[in-house]
Amino acid sequence: MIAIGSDHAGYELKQQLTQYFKEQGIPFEDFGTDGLASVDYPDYGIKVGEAVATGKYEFGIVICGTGIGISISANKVKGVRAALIYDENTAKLAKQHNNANVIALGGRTHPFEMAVKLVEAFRNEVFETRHQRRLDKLAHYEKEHSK
Ligand SMILES: O=C(CO)[C@H](O)[C@H](O)COP(=O)(O)O
Repeated sequence: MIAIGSDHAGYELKQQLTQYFKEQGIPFEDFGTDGLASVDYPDYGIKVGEAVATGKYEFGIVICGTGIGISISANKVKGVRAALIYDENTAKLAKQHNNANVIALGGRTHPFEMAVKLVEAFRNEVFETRHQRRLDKLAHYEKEHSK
């Protein structure tokens, strides 16, 4: 199950991606926003981040205008490794090297056809365990510096 959410600038791309998931039979849960009215990306980045941090979702997708603000937001949640991906190479590396559990896209920077390619490139990769030591350091920092 994929968790997906966006602000108003990512809404149209989110709708296109969820339509694609429906057509492909890929399960997802939509965390909003539900229209083009202006909203604040931290609300949706954090919502999707918290959902993914429960461990119930395969990964999350967050979308704002550029993917920048909403990836920063998702990364505030403990346990989240959100990656802003912008081409097929970074989509693959986000899984291979970073084992990202959230990917961020820009509704104003990623056309739908490219966004689908990036999501599929990410989904089809596997994490290379030689990078686990680095992820452990991130988890250790989070553990030591959270209340
Ligand atoms: O990309 C974003 C954050 O990184 C936002 O989607 C963007 O800042 C929203 O801008 P506006 O309120 O002008 O639609």
